[in-house]
Amino acid sequence: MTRTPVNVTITGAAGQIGYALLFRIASGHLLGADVPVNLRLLEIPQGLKAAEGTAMELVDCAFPLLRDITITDNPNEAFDGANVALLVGARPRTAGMERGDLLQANGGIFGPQGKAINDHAADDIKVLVVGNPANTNALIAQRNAPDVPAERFTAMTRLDHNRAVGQLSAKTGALVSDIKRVTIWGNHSATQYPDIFQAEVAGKPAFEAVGNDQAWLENDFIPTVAKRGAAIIEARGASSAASAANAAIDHVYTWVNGTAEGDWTSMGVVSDGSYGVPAGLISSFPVTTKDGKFEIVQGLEISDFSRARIDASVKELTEERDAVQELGLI
Ligand SMILES: NC(=O)c1ccc[n+]([C@@H]2O[C@H](COP(=O)([O-])OP(=O)(O)OC[C@H]3O[C@@H](n4cnc5c(N)ncnc54)[C@H](O)[C@@H]3O)[C@@H](O)[C@H]2O)c1
Ligand SMILES: O=C(O)C[C@H](O)C(=O)O
Repeated sequence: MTRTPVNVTITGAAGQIGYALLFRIASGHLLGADVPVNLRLLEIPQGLKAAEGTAMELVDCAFPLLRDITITDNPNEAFDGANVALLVGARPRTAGMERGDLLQANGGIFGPQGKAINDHAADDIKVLVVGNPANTNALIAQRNAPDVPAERFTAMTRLDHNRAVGQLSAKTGALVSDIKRVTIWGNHSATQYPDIFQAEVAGKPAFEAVGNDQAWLENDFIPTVAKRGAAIIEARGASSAASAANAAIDHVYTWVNGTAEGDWTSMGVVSDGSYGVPAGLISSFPVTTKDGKFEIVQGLEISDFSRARIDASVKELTEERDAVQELGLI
């Protein structure tokens, strides 16, 4: 195989999502079964030893596509020549921590990482932020990388998108592959709006496929999807890891390889003002992708019911942006 390897940087590589992610990247699921990869693992000093252990396991898998592994606690080295960056490592909220403290701590991670991407990444860099609060962390990184086109910074709402598809499949009995055009709007948080009004289930409008059941939509579907992260933490005693890693793989694969005809996906992307979302915010939208680029789907009819929910989530994003602005992080 003569293709040039793609440099993929993963931050928080020794964490639980990192462990679920690295083996799938190395086996070709992120970019394609014919694309060799170099892995660049960024950790804090306390995480380096565990990252080394994972690297030993990666070598032991003898993946044909895996060319090289670098392990470092230096962002400049980790992002040097990076073509794809998955920003997973973040400061979790701990007991007694105020919201401002959390944003400040994450600013201390995503600001310098944005700058390192700005100064060292390859010209075609694509960034996915997974670490929470994902949309605002992505905004911090993006604003600290003024030389990188803003649209290269994205936040992960694909897990929410996949959760919505999973719930629709469970309700209707339809195959996941027969569910199209679900949308997650807004923030990756409990205010997000999973929208089925544009979606199709086995060729029928999704709302019709769920029996026009407004009570189910409002009291079951929307809260189940929006609060799924918390439900998993409650059940597992730790936040979602394999499903989050899977969504990160899906996000990048779709961004690079394109959405199917007649379908779209959900990504947190820099708003261009579409659907009344203030320009510059990183908010989730329905997007189509082609040739490594995405476009926000235009012209969708938004009902009053949907409008109120989109506005509520966008208001939260605006507040987060204002808070990091006040802290001088952007
Ligand atoms: N967007 C989503 O859908 C979604 C879903 C699930 C989890 N998450 C978030 O993903 C993040 C990671 O989750 P996890 O379960 O893997 O956590 P984890 O605690 O298991 O792992 C995080 C890793 O990041 C490392 N880290 C911390 N600061 C770092 C830095 N500055 N540079 C490099 N590495 C650093 C830690 O050492 C640790 O190994 C969390 O913020 C979590 O809330 C997001
Ligand atoms: O880590 C969390 O708070 C939850 C996570 O974002 C999830 O959606 O599973």
